[in-house]
Amino acid sequence: MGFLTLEGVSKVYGGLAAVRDVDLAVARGEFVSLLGPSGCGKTTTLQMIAGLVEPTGGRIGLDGRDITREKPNRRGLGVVFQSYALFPHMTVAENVAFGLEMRKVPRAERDRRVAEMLALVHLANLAERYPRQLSGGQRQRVAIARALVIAPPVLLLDEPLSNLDAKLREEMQFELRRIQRSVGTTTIMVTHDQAEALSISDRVVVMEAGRMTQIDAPYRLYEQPATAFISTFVGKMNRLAGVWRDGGVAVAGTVLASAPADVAAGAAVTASIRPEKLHLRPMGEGRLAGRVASRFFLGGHWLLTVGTEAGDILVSVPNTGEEPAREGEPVGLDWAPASLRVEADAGAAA
Ligand SMILES: Nc1ncnc2c1ncn2[C@@H]1O[C@H](COP(=O)(O)OP(=O)(O)OP(=O)(O)O)[C@@H](O)[C@H]1O
Repeated sequence: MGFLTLEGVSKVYGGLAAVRDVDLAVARGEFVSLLGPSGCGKTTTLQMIAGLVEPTGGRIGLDGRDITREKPNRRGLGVVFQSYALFPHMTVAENVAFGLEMRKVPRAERDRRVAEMLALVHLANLAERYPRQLSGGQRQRVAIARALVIAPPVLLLDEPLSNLDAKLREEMQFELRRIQRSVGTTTIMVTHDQAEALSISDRVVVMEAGRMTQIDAPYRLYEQPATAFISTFVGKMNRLAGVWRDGGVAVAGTVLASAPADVAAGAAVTASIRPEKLHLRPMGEGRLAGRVASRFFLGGHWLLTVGTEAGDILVSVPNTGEEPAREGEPVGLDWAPASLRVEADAGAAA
């Protein structure tokens, strides 16, 4: 049963449906990300949960209570937005204490909870500093501590790490997950960064044009994307247009071995395979011949584009300490047939 539930929730602005009839049940203690491209309705969804935007239709429930029309302050949720304005004239400790003061929590308990929270976000030694004396990542942690100190039933995060540089952002992803695990607060985070959503979340909700098109654990989302959009938005995907033949997909004169598919012979299909499911072989070996068109070194792996009869194919080669084939060299490509997934194109006879 969901701790936080959205049932048929929608938001229409003028004639435009920003969020269309979404259903979501978040379990207590779960970390869920809302992922999608700009304008898909992530922020609007989060703001409806926060109570900052009123739904046009549907129902929002929290711990069995209908909160659809409840005022934001009555919901008592923790909120951290992208521009997490800290109070500039207050120290770190005062910023974190603010919510407790508002709630008239007695002094001794307030001090204890602020100290606990600062220790949790590793900022105990910076308690007396002012926001301007902090780095971006430190400010971010103050904002999270300030939201969590009131022990909200749900923490709402809108692109909380988007102002940070790549390295710090990655560190903060680990931090955020660590903090969330230790406090156990049910958390919903908006992000347009698929790697961030995959690495932090228990489940990821993908939104496309106001709809939730897949709700799944990160691994399943990656391995079994529900839509063509998700397959390329989450990770990289080779997608090849072809025609179904018994046991494979005919693409431009060559037949690629694939997973079985429930498709009529001769139907138009799309075959998809992740770059890391393809293996580079010497020329003359493997299932498909090709020539390296480009090669990028990415540290942990190489990313090659291999020109083949079936089109250009992206291949990820793990860095084992040996250089793979160079640009212009002929190679072979191999794969386990089960990793080449086949789906009938919309409108094609099944
Ligand atoms: N107050 C508003 N009035 C009219 N249209 C709005 C309003 N707020 C949002 N929209 C529209 O609703 C749609 C969804 O917006 P939303 O901010 O939820 O998207 P998002 O997925 O969070 O995008 P981004 O990643 O760019 O923030 C967009 O088309 C947006 O232009």
